[in-house]
Amino acid sequence: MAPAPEAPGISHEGETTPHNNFSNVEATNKSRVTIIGSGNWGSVAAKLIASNTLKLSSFHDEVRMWVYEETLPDGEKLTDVINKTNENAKYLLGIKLGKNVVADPDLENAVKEANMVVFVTPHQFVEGICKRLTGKMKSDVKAISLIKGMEVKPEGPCMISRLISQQLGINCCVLMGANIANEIAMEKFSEATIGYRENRAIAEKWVQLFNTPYFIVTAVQDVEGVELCGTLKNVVAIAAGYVDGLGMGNNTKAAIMRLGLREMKAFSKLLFSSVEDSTFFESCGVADLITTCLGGRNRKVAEAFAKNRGKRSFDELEAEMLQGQKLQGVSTAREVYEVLNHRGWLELFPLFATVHEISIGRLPPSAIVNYNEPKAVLISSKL
Ligand SMILES: NC(=O)c1ccc[n+]([C@@H]2O[C@H](COP(=O)([O-])OP(=O)(O)OC[C@H]3O[C@@H](n4cnc5c(N)ncnc54)[C@H](O)[C@@H]3O)[C@@H](O)[C@H]2O)c1
Ligand SMILES: O=P(O)(O)OC[C@H](O)CO
Repeated sequence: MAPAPEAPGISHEGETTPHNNFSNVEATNKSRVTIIGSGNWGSVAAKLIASNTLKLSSFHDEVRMWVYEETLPDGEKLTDVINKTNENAKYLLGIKLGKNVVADPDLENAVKEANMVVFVTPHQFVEGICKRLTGKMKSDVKAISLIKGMEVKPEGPCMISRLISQQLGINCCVLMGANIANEIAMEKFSEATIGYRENRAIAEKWVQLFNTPYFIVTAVQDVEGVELCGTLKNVVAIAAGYVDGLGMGNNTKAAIMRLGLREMKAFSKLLFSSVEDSTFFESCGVADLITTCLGGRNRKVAEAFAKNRGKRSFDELEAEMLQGQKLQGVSTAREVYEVLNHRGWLELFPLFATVHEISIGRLPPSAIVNYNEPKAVLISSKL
């Protein structure tokens, strides 16, 4: 196993960079894995992968993890702390990542020898990261996105895996599921779904890399379906948080989850006719919807928003409650709203539309269940 570096070096960007011990390793057919992102889920993904690369002879032991560098309150760089303690002191305190995880603040350096790249940053940063990566990776590198979100372009919505594929000219699968990172960090049993486009063999290699006895991964040939499930459930989670903040109870929350699932399915199929019904019964579908609406960050912050009757903004609450971790549901609700508005579908998706209108203060949180407007619920039920 390649040990974690002991002394820092300086990259051409002037960033403090761990020594690159890639260059001295003899060429083999083993794949090298790099993770782009080191937040809460990114760190847990590193732990899962690092436990497998040690066991599987088809992978190099070392897992490189690009860190968006920051200085901790005690003045230390996050990268240095991870490499010294083998823990991400800011985003996953108290969990050992594996000694073969090497944190690297230099993006280009982190990817230059990689054969397999895992994207796991909040979705709003991906486009900028891809711009920086253009022409910097091996041409046959394979990617997977663990990112739940989408971008909206003038020509229409663009899924994150598509953005990565198109900007970098590489194959990109997705991995989504009922995966609250802190629970997986403690090795509590859960499942996940990999979505792939055509190449089953590539998907199987990703399954090998992620699968553990407590993290069971299944591959399905429906990349858009899997990714849209992971993306859209965050909007429903915001609605569930509103319901909790208003003290409305479990029956109301269950109704919101049911209506949300219908809108998720209808919206996905309107965007991509290839999306399979069966995908909604995988971990990425109904299971992720349930866990997020019960225990996720989107739910938690939306609950606080509703309790404050919208008087404190999501940005303010996110900064105070999540300390650097990022919500995806509020921006996804805005992005979905743009698509609905542009295509004249707003009336077809009352739950999605209402979530956004509440989050920008156009409607009060109580509008999430509008008893005077049964038409909206009825339309949603028919989809
Ligand atoms: N945390 C979970 O339980 C979980 C589970 C499954 C999927 N996901 C998804 O994984 C993705 C990443 O989430 P996470 O939980 O790992 O992150 P996070 O929300 O815990 O942390 C935010 C990350 O963004 C980084 N960051 C801040 N500004 C940046 C910038 N300008 N450029 C690049 N990076 C920047 C921070 O350094 C930090 O690593 C999201 O799409 C999320 O929905 C999260
Ligand atoms: O904490 P959330 O709301 O970002 O959700 C986390 C994961 O997506 C759950 O699978």
